[in-house]
Amino acid sequence: MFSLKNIPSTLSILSTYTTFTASAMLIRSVATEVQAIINQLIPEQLRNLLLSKLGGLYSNPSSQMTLLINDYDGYCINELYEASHTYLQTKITPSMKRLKVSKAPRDKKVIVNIHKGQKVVDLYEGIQVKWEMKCVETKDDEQGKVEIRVLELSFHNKFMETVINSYLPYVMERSKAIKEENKAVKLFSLGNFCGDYDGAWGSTNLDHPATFDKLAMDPAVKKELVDDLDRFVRRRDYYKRVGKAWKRGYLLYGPPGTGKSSLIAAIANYLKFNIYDLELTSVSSNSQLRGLLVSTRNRSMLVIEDIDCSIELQNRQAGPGGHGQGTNDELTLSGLLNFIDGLWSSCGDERIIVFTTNHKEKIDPALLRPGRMDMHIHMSYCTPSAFRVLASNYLCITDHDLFNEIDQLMLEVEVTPAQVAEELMKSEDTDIALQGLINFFRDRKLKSENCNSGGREADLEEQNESKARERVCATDKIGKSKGT
Ligand SMILES: Nc1ncnc2c1ncn2[C@@H]1O[C@H](COP(=O)(O)OP(=O)(O)OP(=O)(O)O)[C@@H](O)[C@H]1O
Ligand SMILES: [Mg+2]
Repeated sequence: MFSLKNIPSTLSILSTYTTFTASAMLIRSVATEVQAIINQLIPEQLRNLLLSKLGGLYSNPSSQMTLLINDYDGYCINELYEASHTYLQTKITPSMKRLKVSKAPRDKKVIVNIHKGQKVVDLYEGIQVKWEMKCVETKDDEQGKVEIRVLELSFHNKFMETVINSYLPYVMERSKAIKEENKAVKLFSLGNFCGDYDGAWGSTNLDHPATFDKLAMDPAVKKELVDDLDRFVRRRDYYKRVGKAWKRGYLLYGPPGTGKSSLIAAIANYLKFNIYDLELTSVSSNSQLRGLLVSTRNRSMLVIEDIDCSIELQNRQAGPGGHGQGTNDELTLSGLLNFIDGLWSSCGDERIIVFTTNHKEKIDPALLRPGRMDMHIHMSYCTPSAFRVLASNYLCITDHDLFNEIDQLMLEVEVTPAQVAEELMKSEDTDIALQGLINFFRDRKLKSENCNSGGREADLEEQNESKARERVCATDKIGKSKGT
């Protein structure tokens, strides 16, 4: 019981405790610094090897604490097991004799991981922890004998708090990053019967090589977009705090061949988000749309290309055996907007919605309302800075005597990055390719002058033909395009 008489001894205990705590803190901070120095001097593999050899020397069984991490918690996967198992991939050393190798459909490469009986020693902020993978047989009423996998995590019991509150969250974080690195981005579309299934969505790997580096677009807009994406993905808590669904909408607009689909692929590759490519013409009712949207997963992009065509949605009639089959359930623009704003956005996390159009002016104003599409991104005809990116991509050059002439022509004639790219690909000889591009510009210029002096109809015809060709080449959309 506490009394005044006890004060001196209490003080002495307190001071001993304080000294002890201070010393412990000092030792911890020195250990952390020493570890930082070791980390700099010794490569990770060698470090892990040394630790695994030295591991046994330190342990004192009486002060050991062991945490058991089972693969399943009841019928649910134990996320901590999955994360720890993934994290341990980074702790493999050449001294390990038996390892497990695997490759899931979504993995980009073969995964090497520890096997049962394997021990791994890890060092975290000066604390040494030991992992061991075990398989235990248990009896299950329904299935008879079942084997459960357990990861045992042992450490000195005084580090319990740090391990629970700091080390394990660190393991979870690291595993998320490792999974992201290994993950192949998927392109989901309706009626795609050649890949994996996810409800009505079929998927294939998105093998599109587009990256922000390779995209020819206004550098300021590119930077603004990349910053916006970075901010978006790190703002989980912010969205929760302000009570907003964690989603972001982008409207990409500009003429055909200016890189809208390439930009979508670049965003997906950058964030490692899967793409759900929604062809509205394949959706017949609001309820079908709702089903499709709720079956999409987190950390994904919903893409609706050529959204200006959706204006027709408002006037869709249920024809015989057609959309909606005579009910009031026809797909409508307001239905689409409601699901996007409401139901779907509140049942998912980290969602990006992208609409594209060649004609922003034709889009229903409801789609452009503030707050619906957070950023409107103009993909323009080729500019001098965009041309520099294309010249570097296709010809590996950063400067050339002909650049000035090309810059000048670009101000006089409107050409798309796709057209420039096509010209640059025609020869491996830089001079010939650039001269070909100049000829192309001159030809276009001449045609547009003829058009202005009466040849307008011919030009319109050419534009229509080229538009029709682009539509036939719609296979160039997102995933199918290999970034010509
Ligand atoms: N801004 C760009 N930067 C780099 N390459 C580009 C760019 N724009 C177009 N290209 C090249 O042209 C091809 C076609 O471009 P893309 O399909 O991205 O255009 P789009 O704007 O989506 O056209 P559409 O409106 O017809 O769908 C791409 O595969 C790419 O090789
Ligand atoms: Mg496109």
